[in-house]
Amino acid sequence: MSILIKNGYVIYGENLDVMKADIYIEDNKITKIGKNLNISADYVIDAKGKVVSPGFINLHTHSPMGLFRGLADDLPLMDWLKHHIWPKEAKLTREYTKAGAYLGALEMIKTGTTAFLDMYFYMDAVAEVVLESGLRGYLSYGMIDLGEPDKTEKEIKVALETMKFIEKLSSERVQFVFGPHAPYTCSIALLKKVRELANEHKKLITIHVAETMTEIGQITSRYGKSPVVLLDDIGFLADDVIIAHGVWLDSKDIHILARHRVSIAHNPASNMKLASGVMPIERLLNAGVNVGLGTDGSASNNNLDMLEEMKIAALLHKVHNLDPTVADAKTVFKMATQNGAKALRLDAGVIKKGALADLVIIDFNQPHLRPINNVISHLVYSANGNDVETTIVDGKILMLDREVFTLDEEKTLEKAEEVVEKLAG
Ligand SMILES: CSC[C@H]1O[C@@H](n2cnc3c(O)ncnc32)[C@H](O)[C@@H]1O
Ligand SMILES: [Zn+2]
Repeated sequence: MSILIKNGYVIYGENLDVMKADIYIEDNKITKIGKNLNISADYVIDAKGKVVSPGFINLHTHSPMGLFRGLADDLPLMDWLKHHIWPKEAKLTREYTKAGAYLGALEMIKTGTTAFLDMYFYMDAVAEVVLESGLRGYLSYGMIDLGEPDKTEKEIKVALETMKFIEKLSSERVQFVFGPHAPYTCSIALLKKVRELANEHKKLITIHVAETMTEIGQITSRYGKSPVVLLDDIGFLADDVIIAHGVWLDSKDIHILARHRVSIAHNPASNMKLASGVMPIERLLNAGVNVGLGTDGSASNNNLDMLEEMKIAALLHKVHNLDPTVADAKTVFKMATQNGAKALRLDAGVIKKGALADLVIIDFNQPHLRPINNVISHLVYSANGNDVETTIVDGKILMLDREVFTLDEEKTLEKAEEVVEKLAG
């Protein structure tokens, strides 16, 4: 299949240069970028007055958690998890989780996310949804053993079964990732086994680390060191690890993360809503740590809108540092696109010849996005997910002019309501 996108403002290359150009897509790659391309294509999209941007990469979420949106607000993390979310999750079935995954996938397509890193239960079901939706999903089964050896074995078994299931799908778009939940819910034995398996199977690892002060207190009293030092000491850290949060990090932790080339998924909305704290963005970036952007789940955000997340990230760090130059628009935009791609080892996040055709078209023919003085500024500070009009992943159109091709919108919303009623009953 070929697609020709004409007359758009293209955000080009790693430096985010904005130029008026046409983009030609053949199969799953961008093959030509230039002025007035005169080529025939299966689809011709007129992007006049619109912006063609790399698709957004959500580097940390729990995509089915939209089911719990608005059901447990205004609580701190440990209370939220232990007394509200985990009891609800205990009632989840494969069918219910799949309904949540459909809802998440639909929201991501509609708001311009093209790839996401997920951690949840029933990830075989989530994988089926990813395949059907056309998105790119990096999927981890979230392992929790709470230090009980028989649970350790069980969790490893489920993770390996999920890996096999995903590999059988034989789709580049659906990738398995190891997902031990956090140092406070996983034993050292489990974490060491995950490192061994990730090496053996050449898979990425994602894990929540240093999210709250409570976590730092728990890990320090259990092990006498910070979560990052603990993970370093057991040989867990490497450039295939993506930690979610990294809020409570001291200079030694930052140095360790930089030395191992660990990536971080920053989740500003979730960190603000759960009042977890503020990630030391400047110190991490100055140390050379790759920082991507995530929404976390929709029960702590409460949506999956990466455009909104960029604005929250930019504003949070400015006010926290009392310095408006911190987290400038370009830096934050790169976090939501190319930095996420780097962490996932994905040849996307940038519009250039040869890159994967994962891109979105944003409707700038609207008052809040005019005049077009500064495209990146408008995307970070003025736009939101509803402004996304077209979403293309792997050279396939998932949404065109706000019409979603791959999922049934009405059925998806209905099913989610049905499941929530059943969960409440
Ligand atoms: C075991 S699957 C993933 C697990 O993580 C829970 N979760 C959602 N958001 C957070 C967060 O910010 N910190 C820690 N854990 C989180 C989710 O509810 C699942 O139980
Ligand atoms: Zn999370």
